[in-house]
Amino acid sequence: MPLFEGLGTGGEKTAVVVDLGAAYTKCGFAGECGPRCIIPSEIQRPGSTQPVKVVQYNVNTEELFSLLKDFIHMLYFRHLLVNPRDRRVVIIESVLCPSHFRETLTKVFFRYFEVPSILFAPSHLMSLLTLGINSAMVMDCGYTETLVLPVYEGIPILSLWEALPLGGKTIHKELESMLVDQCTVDTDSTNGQSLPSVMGSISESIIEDIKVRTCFVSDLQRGQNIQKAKFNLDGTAQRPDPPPDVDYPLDGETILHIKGSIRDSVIEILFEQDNEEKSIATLILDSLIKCPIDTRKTLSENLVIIGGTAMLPGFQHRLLAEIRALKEKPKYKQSLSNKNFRIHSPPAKPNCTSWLGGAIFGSLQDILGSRSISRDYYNQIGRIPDWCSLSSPPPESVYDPGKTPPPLMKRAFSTEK
Ligand SMILES: Nc1ncnc2c1ncn2[C@@H]1O[C@H](COP(=O)(O)OP(=O)(O)OP(=O)(O)O)[C@@H](O)[C@H]1O
Repeated sequence: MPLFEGLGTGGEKTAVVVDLGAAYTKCGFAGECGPRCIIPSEIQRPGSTQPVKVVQYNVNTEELFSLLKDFIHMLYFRHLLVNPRDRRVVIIESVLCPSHFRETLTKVFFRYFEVPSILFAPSHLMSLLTLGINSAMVMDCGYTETLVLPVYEGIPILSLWEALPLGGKTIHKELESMLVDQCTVDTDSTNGQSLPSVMGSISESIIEDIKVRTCFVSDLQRGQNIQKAKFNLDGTAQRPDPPPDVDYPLDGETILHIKGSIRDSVIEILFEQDNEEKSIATLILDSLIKCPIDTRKTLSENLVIIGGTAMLPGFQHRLLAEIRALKEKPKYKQSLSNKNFRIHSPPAKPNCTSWLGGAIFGSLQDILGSRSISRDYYNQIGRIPDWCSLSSPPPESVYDPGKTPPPLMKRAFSTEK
Protein backbone atom coordinates (compact mmCIF):
# COMPACT_ATOMS: atom_id res chain seq x y z
CA MET A 1 0.00 0.00 0.00
CA PRO A 2 1.43 3.44 -0.87
CA LEU A 3 2.50 5.40 2.18
CA PHE A 4 0.11 8.30 1.56
CA GLU A 5 -2.96 6.05 1.55
CA GLY A 6 -2.24 4.93 5.07
CA LEU A 7 -1.37 8.31 6.56
CA GLY A 8 -3.68 9.27 9.36
CA THR A 9 -6.33 6.77 8.37
CA GLY A 10 -5.05 3.73 10.22
CA GLY A 11 -4.86 1.92 6.91
CA GLU A 12 -8.53 2.40 6.10
CA LYS A 13 -9.67 4.01 2.87
CA THR A 14 -11.39 7.37 3.20
CA ALA A 15 -15.17 7.25 3.50
CA VAL A 16 -17.57 8.26 0.74
CA VAL A 17 -19.73 11.25 1.73
CA VAL A 18 -23.13 11.61 0.02
CA ASP A 19 -25.62 14.44 0.42
CA LEU A 20 -28.66 13.22 -1.50
CA GLY A 21 -30.77 16.36 -2.02
CA ALA A 22 -34.15 16.65 -3.69
CA ALA A 23 -32.59 18.59 -6.58
CA TYR A 24 -28.84 17.97 -6.44
CA THR A 25 -26.60 15.28 -4.99
CA LYS A 26 -23.21 16.25 -3.66
CA CYS A 27 -20.78 13.39 -3.47
CA GLY A 28 -17.09 12.96 -2.67
CA PHE A 29 -14.62 11.71 -0.11
CA ALA A 30 -14.16 12.44 3.58
CA GLY A 31 -11.26 14.75 4.38
CA GLU A 32 -11.53 16.64 1.08
CA CYS A 33 -12.48 20.31 0.91
CA GLY A 34 -15.28 19.98 -1.65
CA PRO A 35 -17.46 17.34 -3.30
CA ARG A 36 -16.06 15.53 -6.36
CA CYS A 37 -19.39 15.99 -8.12
CA ILE A 38 -22.64 17.91 -7.81
CA ILE A 39 -25.15 16.24 -10.08
CA PRO A 40 -28.94 16.43 -10.47
CA SER A 41 -30.63 13.78 -8.31
CA GLU A 42 -32.21 12.08 -11.31
CA ILE A 43 -31.63 9.17 -13.64
CA GLN A 44 -32.35 8.60 -17.29
CA ARG A 45 -34.50 5.54 -17.87
CA PRO A 46 -34.04 3.67 -21.17
CA GLY A 47 -36.75 4.54 -23.65
CA SER A 48 -37.80 7.71 -21.86
CA THR A 49 -36.73 11.22 -22.79
CA GLN A 50 -37.59 12.73 -19.40
CA PRO A 51 -35.18 12.13 -16.49
CA VAL A 52 -36.78 10.64 -13.36
CA LYS A 53 -36.15 12.24 -9.94
CA VAL A 54 -34.74 9.78 -7.41
CA VAL A 55 -35.83 11.59 -4.24
CA GLN A 56 -39.51 10.68 -4.29
CA TYR A 57 -41.53 10.00 -1.20
CA ASN A 58 -44.77 8.82 -2.76
CA VAL A 59 -43.57 5.78 -4.70
CA ASN A 60 -43.64 2.18 -3.52
CA THR A 61 -40.57 0.53 -2.01
CA GLU A 62 -39.67 -1.58 -5.08
CA GLU A 63 -39.78 1.43 -7.39
CA LEU A 64 -37.77 3.55 -4.95
CA PHE A 65 -35.23 0.74 -4.49
CA SER A 66 -34.75 0.49 -8.23
CA LEU A 67 -34.39 4.28 -8.66
CA LEU A 68 -31.87 4.59 -5.83
CA LYS A 69 -29.93 1.52 -6.98
CA ASP A 70 -29.48 2.93 -10.49
CA PHE A 71 -28.57 6.35 -9.17
CA ILE A 72 -26.01 5.14 -6.64
CA HIS A 73 -24.53 2.81 -9.24
CA MET A 74 -23.99 5.90 -11.41
CA LEU A 75 -22.39 7.74 -8.45
CA TYR A 76 -19.89 4.98 -7.74
CA PHE A 77 -19.04 3.85 -11.24
CA ARG A 78 -19.26 7.02 -13.27
CA HIS A 79 -18.23 9.73 -10.78
CA LEU A 80 -16.34 8.35 -7.79
CA LEU A 81 -14.75 5.37 -9.54
CA VAL A 82 -14.20 3.35 -6.34
CA ASN A 83 -15.36 -0.04 -5.14
CA PRO A 84 -18.38 0.39 -2.79
CA ARG A 85 -17.25 -2.59 -0.67
CA ASP A 86 -14.01 -0.85 0.25
CA ARG A 87 -15.30 2.29 1.87
CA ARG A 88 -17.58 3.33 4.64
CA VAL A 89 -20.39 5.73 3.72
CA VAL A 90 -21.48 8.96 5.41
CA ILE A 91 -25.00 10.03 4.40
CA ILE A 92 -26.03 13.61 5.06
CA GLU A 93 -29.74 13.53 5.76
CA SER A 94 -32.47 15.99 6.58
CA VAL A 95 -34.11 15.51 9.97
CA LEU A 96 -37.45 15.46 8.12
CA CYS A 97 -36.44 12.59 5.81
CA PRO A 98 -39.25 9.99 5.95
CA SER A 99 -38.23 6.63 7.50
CA HIS A 100 -39.45 4.77 4.42
CA PHE A 101 -36.94 6.63 2.23
CA ARG A 102 -34.13 6.27 4.75
CA GLU A 103 -34.71 2.55 5.15
CA THR A 104 -34.82 1.92 1.42
CA LEU A 105 -31.60 3.90 0.94
CA THR A 106 -29.91 1.83 3.66
CA LYS A 107 -31.11 -1.37 2.04
CA VAL A 108 -29.65 -0.31 -1.31
CA PHE A 109 -26.25 0.50 0.25
CA PHE A 110 -26.01 -2.61 2.45
CA ARG A 111 -27.79 -5.28 0.45
CA TYR A 112 -27.00 -4.25 -3.11
CA PHE A 113 -23.67 -2.43 -2.85
CA GLU A 114 -22.47 -4.25 0.31
CA VAL A 115 -20.80 -1.19 1.82
CA PRO A 116 -19.05 -1.96 5.15
CA SER A 117 -20.88 0.66 7.21
CA ILE A 118 -23.15 3.70 7.05
CA LEU A 119 -23.15 6.79 9.21
CA PHE A 120 -26.26 8.99 9.07
CA ALA A 121 -25.42 12.61 9.84
CA PRO A 122 -28.07 15.34 10.14
CA SER A 123 -27.38 18.17 7.69
CA HIS A 124 -28.06 21.03 10.12
CA LEU A 125 -25.61 19.67 12.67
CA MET A 126 -22.95 18.95 10.06
CA SER A 127 -22.92 22.54 8.85
CA LEU A 128 -21.70 23.64 12.30
CA LEU A 129 -18.59 21.46 12.00
CA THR A 130 -17.35 23.69 9.18
CA LEU A 131 -17.34 26.64 11.58
CA GLY A 132 -16.08 24.98 14.75
CA ILE A 133 -19.08 26.18 16.76
CA ASN A 134 -21.56 24.04 18.64
CA SER A 135 -24.61 26.29 18.99
CA ALA A 136 -26.44 27.99 16.15
CA MET A 137 -29.81 28.58 14.56
CA VAL A 138 -29.48 26.79 11.23
CA MET A 139 -31.69 27.50 8.23
CA ASP A 140 -31.59 25.23 5.18
CA CYS A 141 -33.21 26.83 2.14
CA GLY A 142 -32.90 24.20 -0.58
CA TYR A 143 -35.17 22.99 -3.35
CA THR A 144 -38.37 21.71 -1.77
CA GLU A 145 -38.53 23.48 1.57
CA THR A 146 -36.96 25.82 4.05
CA LEU A 147 -36.22 24.17 7.38
CA VAL A 148 -35.02 25.97 10.49
CA LEU A 149 -33.54 23.96 13.36
CA PRO A 150 -31.78 25.25 16.48
CA VAL A 151 -28.68 23.34 17.57
CA TYR A 152 -27.54 23.98 21.13
CA GLU A 153 -24.27 22.65 22.53
CA GLY A 154 -24.12 20.15 19.70
CA ILE A 155 -27.68 18.87 20.22
CA PRO A 156 -30.30 19.60 17.54
CA ILE A 157 -33.47 20.61 19.41
CA LEU A 158 -35.82 18.56 17.30
CA SER A 159 -39.06 19.78 18.80
CA LEU A 160 -38.35 23.38 17.78
CA TRP A 161 -38.04 22.97 14.03
CA GLU A 162 -40.01 25.28 11.78
CA ALA A 163 -40.50 24.71 8.07
CA LEU A 164 -42.34 26.05 5.06
CA PRO A 165 -42.61 24.51 1.59
CA LEU A 166 -40.68 27.42 0.07
CA GLY A 167 -37.46 26.93 -1.88
CA GLY A 168 -36.08 26.63 -5.38
CA LYS A 169 -39.13 24.70 -6.60
CA THR A 170 -41.55 27.45 -5.55
CA ILE A 171 -39.43 30.08 -7.28
CA HIS A 172 -39.33 28.01 -10.47
CA LYS A 173 -43.13 27.68 -10.52
CA GLU A 174 -43.61 31.40 -9.93
CA LEU A 175 -41.02 32.30 -12.56
CA GLU A 176 -42.60 30.00 -15.12
CA SER A 177 -46.04 31.53 -14.67
CA MET A 178 -44.59 35.07 -14.89
CA LEU A 179 -42.64 34.23 -18.05
CA VAL A 180 -45.69 32.65 -19.70
CA ASP A 181 -47.95 35.60 -18.77
CA GLN A 182 -45.68 38.54 -19.41
CA CYS A 183 -42.78 37.72 -21.74
CA THR A 184 -42.49 37.73 -25.49
CA VAL A 185 -40.33 35.74 -27.85
CA ASP A 186 -38.59 36.81 -31.08
CA THR A 187 -37.88 34.23 -33.75
CA ASP A 188 -36.10 34.64 -37.11
CA SER A 189 -39.42 35.23 -38.84
CA THR A 190 -41.65 37.03 -36.29
CA ASN A 191 -41.12 39.32 -33.30
CA GLY A 192 -43.19 39.78 -30.15
CA GLN A 193 -44.95 36.40 -30.04
CA SER A 194 -46.28 35.05 -26.77
CA LEU A 195 -44.19 32.32 -25.17
CA PRO A 196 -46.85 29.52 -25.22
CA SER A 197 -47.43 30.10 -28.96
CA VAL A 198 -43.75 29.38 -29.70
CA MET A 199 -43.05 26.52 -27.30
CA GLY A 200 -45.50 24.38 -25.32
CA SER A 201 -43.63 24.53 -22.04
CA ILE A 202 -40.18 25.48 -20.80
CA SER A 203 -38.11 22.79 -19.15
CA GLU A 204 -37.25 23.26 -15.48
CA SER A 205 -33.54 23.34 -16.26
CA ILE A 206 -34.06 26.42 -18.49
CA ILE A 207 -36.22 28.07 -15.82
CA GLU A 208 -33.50 27.39 -13.27
CA ASP A 209 -30.84 28.80 -15.59
CA ILE A 210 -32.91 31.97 -16.10
CA LYS A 211 -33.32 32.29 -12.33
CA VAL A 212 -29.63 31.85 -11.56
CA ARG A 213 -28.41 34.12 -14.37
CA THR A 214 -30.93 36.94 -14.28
CA CYS A 215 -32.88 37.12 -11.01
CA PHE A 216 -31.88 38.64 -7.69
CA VAL A 217 -33.30 39.40 -4.27
CA SER A 218 -34.34 43.04 -3.82
CA ASP A 219 -33.38 44.90 -0.65
CA LEU A 220 -35.97 45.29 2.11
CA GLN A 221 -37.38 48.68 1.15
CA ARG A 222 -37.60 47.87 -2.53
CA GLY A 223 -39.07 44.44 -1.77
CA GLN A 224 -41.74 45.94 0.46
CA ASN A 225 -42.67 48.46 -2.25
CA ILE A 226 -42.87 45.69 -4.84
CA GLN A 227 -45.19 43.71 -2.54
CA LYS A 228 -47.35 46.78 -1.84
CA ALA A 229 -47.77 47.41 -5.57
CA LYS A 230 -48.54 43.72 -6.20
CA PHE A 231 -51.29 43.49 -3.58
CA ASN A 232 -52.63 47.02 -4.07
CA LEU A 233 -55.79 46.39 -6.05
CA ASP A 234 -56.79 50.04 -6.58
CA GLY A 235 -53.38 50.72 -8.19
CA THR A 236 -52.35 53.67 -6.01
CA ALA A 237 -49.08 52.14 -4.77
CA GLN A 238 -46.13 52.87 -7.09
CA ARG A 239 -43.80 50.06 -8.06
CA PRO A 240 -40.07 50.97 -7.89
CA ASP A 241 -38.36 51.32 -11.29
CA PRO A 242 -37.50 47.86 -12.57
CA PRO A 243 -33.96 46.84 -13.56
CA PRO A 244 -33.19 46.51 -17.32
CA ASP A 245 -34.85 43.79 -19.39
CA VAL A 246 -32.67 40.87 -20.46
CA ASP A 247 -32.63 38.94 -23.75
CA TYR A 248 -32.22 35.22 -23.09
CA PRO A 249 -31.46 32.99 -26.10
CA LEU A 250 -33.57 29.83 -25.87
CA ASP A 251 -31.83 28.40 -28.92
CA GLY A 252 -29.95 29.70 -31.98
CA GLU A 253 -32.95 31.60 -33.36
CA THR A 254 -35.41 32.08 -30.49
CA ILE A 255 -34.83 34.98 -28.08
CA LEU A 256 -36.87 35.35 -24.89
CA HIS A 257 -37.31 38.92 -23.60
CA ILE A 258 -37.26 38.76 -19.80
CA LYS A 259 -38.82 41.80 -18.20
CA GLY A 260 -36.83 43.62 -15.53
CA SER A 261 -39.92 43.61 -13.30
CA ILE A 262 -39.73 39.80 -13.17
CA ARG A 263 -36.03 39.77 -12.32
CA ASP A 264 -36.39 41.75 -9.11
CA SER A 265 -39.78 40.46 -7.94
CA VAL A 266 -39.89 36.70 -8.48
CA ILE A 267 -37.94 35.89 -5.30
CA GLU A 268 -40.37 37.98 -3.22
CA ILE A 269 -42.48 34.85 -2.87
CA LEU A 270 -40.05 33.68 -0.17
CA PHE A 271 -40.46 36.86 1.87
CA GLU A 272 -44.19 37.55 1.41
CA GLN A 273 -46.12 36.61 4.51
CA ASP A 274 -48.90 34.08 3.93
CA ASN A 275 -52.33 33.97 5.59
CA GLU A 276 -50.74 32.79 8.81
CA GLU A 277 -48.20 35.63 8.63
CA LYS A 278 -45.35 33.25 7.91
CA SER A 279 -42.39 33.76 5.60
CA ILE A 280 -38.89 32.28 5.62
CA ALA A 281 -37.77 35.13 7.92
CA THR A 282 -40.50 34.46 10.50
CA LEU A 283 -39.41 30.80 10.68
CA ILE A 284 -36.21 31.87 12.43
CA LEU A 285 -37.99 34.17 14.87
CA ASP A 286 -40.78 31.66 15.56
CA SER A 287 -38.27 28.96 16.36
CA LEU A 288 -36.25 31.37 18.50
CA ILE A 289 -39.16 32.43 20.70
CA LYS A 290 -39.90 28.77 21.38
CA CYS A 291 -36.28 28.23 22.55
CA PRO A 292 -35.43 28.40 26.28
CA ILE A 293 -34.83 32.01 27.22
CA ASP A 294 -31.16 31.58 28.14
CA THR A 295 -30.28 30.10 24.75
CA ARG A 296 -31.82 32.87 22.64
CA LYS A 297 -28.87 35.27 22.77
CA THR A 298 -26.38 32.64 21.58
CA LEU A 299 -28.68 31.35 18.89
CA SER A 300 -29.60 34.77 17.50
CA GLU A 301 -25.93 35.75 17.29
CA ASN A 302 -25.08 32.53 15.46
CA LEU A 303 -27.28 32.19 12.41
CA VAL A 304 -26.04 29.73 9.79
CA ILE A 305 -27.74 29.77 6.40
CA ILE A 306 -27.26 26.78 4.11
CA GLY A 307 -28.93 25.41 0.95
CA GLY A 308 -28.57 26.38 -2.70
CA THR A 309 -31.40 28.95 -2.71
CA ALA A 310 -29.39 31.04 -0.23
CA MET A 311 -26.88 31.59 -3.05
CA LEU A 312 -29.22 33.97 -4.85
CA PRO A 313 -27.60 37.42 -4.95
CA GLY A 314 -28.81 39.54 -2.03
CA PHE A 315 -30.48 36.66 -0.18
CA GLN A 316 -28.63 36.85 3.14
CA HIS A 317 -28.67 40.64 3.25
CA ARG A 318 -32.44 40.65 2.74
CA LEU A 319 -33.01 37.90 5.27
CA LEU A 320 -31.10 39.78 7.94
CA ALA A 321 -32.95 43.03 7.14
CA GLU A 322 -36.30 41.19 7.32
CA ILE A 323 -35.41 39.66 10.70
CA ARG A 324 -34.30 43.03 12.10
CA ALA A 325 -37.52 44.66 10.91
CA LEU A 326 -39.76 41.82 12.12
CA LYS A 327 -38.29 41.68 15.63
CA GLU A 328 -39.82 45.11 16.32
CA LYS A 329 -43.34 43.74 15.68
CA PRO A 330 -45.53 43.24 18.78
CA LYS A 331 -45.41 39.43 18.41
CA TYR A 332 -41.62 39.31 18.86
CA LYS A 333 -40.82 42.66 20.51
CA GLN A 334 -40.93 41.58 24.11
CA SER A 335 -38.76 38.51 23.81
CA LEU A 336 -36.43 39.40 20.94
CA SER A 337 -36.17 43.14 20.39
CA ASN A 338 -32.84 43.54 22.22
CA LYS A 339 -31.18 40.62 20.45
CA ASN A 340 -28.39 40.98 17.91
CA PHE A 341 -28.69 38.89 14.79
CA ARG A 342 -25.56 37.83 12.94
CA ILE A 343 -25.01 35.42 10.07
CA HIS A 344 -21.88 33.25 9.87
CA SER A 345 -19.87 32.79 6.67
CA PRO A 346 -18.97 29.11 6.47
CA PRO A 347 -15.90 28.15 4.41
CA ALA A 348 -18.02 26.60 1.64
CA LYS A 349 -20.82 27.71 -0.68
CA PRO A 350 -24.22 27.35 1.04
CA ASN A 351 -25.25 24.35 -1.09
CA CYS A 352 -22.12 22.41 -0.02
CA THR A 353 -21.80 23.50 3.61
CA SER A 354 -23.42 20.41 5.11
CA TRP A 355 -21.50 18.16 2.70
CA LEU A 356 -18.25 19.74 3.90
CA GLY A 357 -19.30 19.20 7.54
CA GLY A 358 -19.97 15.55 6.69
CA ALA A 359 -16.54 15.30 5.04
CA ILE A 360 -14.93 16.64 8.22
CA PHE A 361 -17.02 14.35 10.43
CA GLY A 362 -16.27 11.34 8.25
CA SER A 363 -12.53 11.95 8.41
CA LEU A 364 -12.50 11.38 12.17
CA GLN A 365 -11.67 7.69 12.45
CA ASP A 366 -12.92 7.30 16.01
CA ILE A 367 -16.27 8.81 15.13
CA LEU A 368 -16.58 6.63 12.05
CA GLY A 369 -15.65 3.55 14.02
CA SER A 370 -17.96 4.20 16.91
CA ARG A 371 -20.95 5.87 15.27
CA SER A 372 -21.45 3.96 12.05
CA ILE A 373 -23.94 1.18 11.58
CA SER A 374 -22.06 -1.87 10.35
CA ARG A 375 -23.27 -4.28 7.70
CA ASP A 376 -23.17 -7.13 10.25
CA TYR A 377 -25.48 -5.22 12.54
CA TYR A 378 -27.86 -4.43 9.70
CA ASN A 379 -27.86 -8.04 8.46
CA GLN A 380 -28.73 -9.28 11.95
CA ILE A 381 -31.30 -6.69 12.91
CA GLY A 382 -32.68 -5.83 9.47
CA ARG A 383 -33.38 -2.21 10.26
CA ILE A 384 -31.56 0.92 11.32
CA PRO A 385 -31.98 2.90 14.51
CA ASP A 386 -33.03 6.51 14.29
CA TRP A 387 -30.01 8.82 14.39
CA CYS A 388 -31.14 10.44 17.61
CA SER A 389 -31.24 7.11 19.49
CA LEU A 390 -27.98 5.60 18.30
CA SER A 391 -26.77 4.84 21.78
CA SER A 392 -29.82 2.83 22.83
CA PRO A 393 -29.52 -0.94 22.30
CA PRO A 394 -31.94 -2.68 19.91
CA PRO A 395 -35.09 -4.07 21.59
CA GLU A 396 -34.72 -7.67 22.75
CA SER A 397 -37.47 -8.80 20.41
CA VAL A 398 -35.20 -8.37 17.38
CA TYR A 399 -32.36 -10.70 18.38
CA ASP A 400 -32.31 -14.26 19.64
CA PRO A 401 -33.06 -14.39 23.38
CA GLY A 402 -30.14 -15.78 25.32
CA LYS A 403 -27.60 -14.45 22.85
CA THR A 404 -25.68 -11.28 23.44
CA PRO A 405 -27.15 -8.36 21.52
CA PRO A 406 -25.27 -7.49 18.33
CA PRO A 407 -22.88 -4.59 18.81
CA LEU A 408 -24.58 -1.54 17.36
CA MET A 409 -21.47 0.15 16.11
CA LYS A 410 -19.21 -2.78 15.44
CA ARG A 411 -16.05 -1.64 13.70
CA ALA A 412 -16.26 -2.51 10.05
CA PHE A 413 -12.48 -2.50 9.76
CA SER A 414 -9.98 -2.99 12.47
CA THR A 415 -7.73 0.00 12.81
CA GLU A 416 -5.63 -1.71 15.46
CA LYS A 417 -2.15 -2.79 14.49
N1 LIG B 1 -25.69 29.89 -7.64
C1 LIG B 1 -26.97 29.74 -7.39
N2 LIG B 1 -27.80 30.80 -7.34
C2 LIG B 1 -29.09 30.64 -7.06
N3 LIG B 1 -29.70 29.47 -6.81
C3 LIG B 1 -28.92 28.37 -6.85
C4 LIG B 1 -27.54 28.45 -7.14
N4 LIG B 1 -27.06 27.18 -7.10
C5 LIG B 1 -28.10 26.37 -6.79
N5 LIG B 1 -29.21 27.09 -6.65
C6 LIG B 1 -30.56 26.58 -6.36
O1 LIG B 1 -30.51 25.83 -5.17
C7 LIG B 1 -31.49 24.80 -5.22
C8 LIG B 1 -30.85 23.51 -4.81
O2 LIG B 1 -30.29 23.70 -3.53
P1 LIG B 1 -29.71 22.47 -2.72
O3 LIG B 1 -28.70 21.79 -3.54
O4 LIG B 1 -29.37 22.95 -1.37
O5 LIG B 1 -31.04 21.62 -2.64
P2 LIG B 1 -31.20 20.09 -2.36
O6 LIG B 1 -30.28 19.71 -1.25
O7 LIG B 1 -31.07 19.34 -3.64
O8 LIG B 1 -32.71 20.08 -1.94
P3 LIG B 1 -33.36 19.84 -0.52
O9 LIG B 1 -32.54 20.64 0.46
O10 LIG B 1 -34.76 20.33 -0.70
O11 LIG B 1 -33.25 18.36 -0.33
C9 LIG B 1 -31.99 24.72 -6.65
O12 LIG B 1 -33.30 25.24 -6.70
C10 LIG B 1 -31.02 25.60 -7.41
O13 LIG B 1 -31.67 26.29 -8.46
